[in-house]
Amino acid sequence: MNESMKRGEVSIVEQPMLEVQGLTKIHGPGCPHCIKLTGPEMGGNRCPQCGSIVACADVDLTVYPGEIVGIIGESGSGKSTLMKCLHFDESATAGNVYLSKMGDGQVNLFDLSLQKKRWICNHLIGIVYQNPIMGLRLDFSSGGNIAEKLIAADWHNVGDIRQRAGYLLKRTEIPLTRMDDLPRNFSGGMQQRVQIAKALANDPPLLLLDEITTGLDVSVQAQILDLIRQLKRTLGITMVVVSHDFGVIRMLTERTLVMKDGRVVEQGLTDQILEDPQHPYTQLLVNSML
Ligand SMILES: Nc1ncnc2c1ncn2[C@@H]1O[C@H](COP(=O)(O)OP(=O)(O)OP(=O)(O)O)[C@@H](O)[C@H]1O
Repeated sequence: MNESMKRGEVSIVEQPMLEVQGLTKIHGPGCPHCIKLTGPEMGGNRCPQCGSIVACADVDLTVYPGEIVGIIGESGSGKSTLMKCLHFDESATAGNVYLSKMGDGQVNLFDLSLQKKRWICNHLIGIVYQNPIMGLRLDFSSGGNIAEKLIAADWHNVGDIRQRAGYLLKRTEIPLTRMDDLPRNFSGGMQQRVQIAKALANDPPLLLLDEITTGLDVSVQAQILDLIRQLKRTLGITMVVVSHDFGVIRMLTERTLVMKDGRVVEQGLTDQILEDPQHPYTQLLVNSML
């Protein structure tokens, strides 16, 4: 879906950076009734016929270059599943995903070989997980974690790799003196910073952030959110941010999708959703913030 924007006399059709169509993920055998017997109106995501879990159903998402789009919903609503499918950590049951930087946005990424998907994860899509164990090797040095990503993108010169790792650690406000230390011995906030540095290693145009401040102290949360805003300002990087916390979504995003029981129940400008939520579930989420 292209969006037409008028700037002065010129009409510009902007190509989305990311386009997701009908993404569906079913855990279990699945049956012809899974989709129609689950969802917010049916009161849950477990199919009463076959017992499968419909983690995501028919999710559409369009993200334009430089945008930060938020995905909010309670635990179990399918947010992480969506991110994991976009990063190929899990295979989707159905759906198409297009990235403007891959085949000029005409290639369904889900149809690509494992090797190409790995290449995309090393060059085009960075991810930061809630749990640092998923994104870091805690027993490699922080510099080593970044080096791993650079080597996967064909960096060979040790001096260059060390210099790039140092630059990224500095950008994410990790003291260079900690470059050879193990993330296992870092605080939660520092581990998230190293994860961010690693995710940025090869300048991916798209960054996926999955609940990256959940479980951190409020002051550390604020510092990490500040870092993300700074990265957006300076690098103009496009991001999809998942959170169950409207405070995080409000601080970072321009547009938001609200998910419940694997479905998108509402979407729009974040400010509008916060001021005038339409779906009863969104109203509940917004009211719980007050
Ligand atoms: N491997 C799996 N097998 C079966 N069900 C799963 C599996 N992984 C996730 N689910 C289910 O899929 C649904 C969506 O999970 P998901 O982790 O995407 O939710 P979420 O919105 O990210 O929640 P949270 O914030 O707690 O991670 C949940 O009901 C979850 O229990």
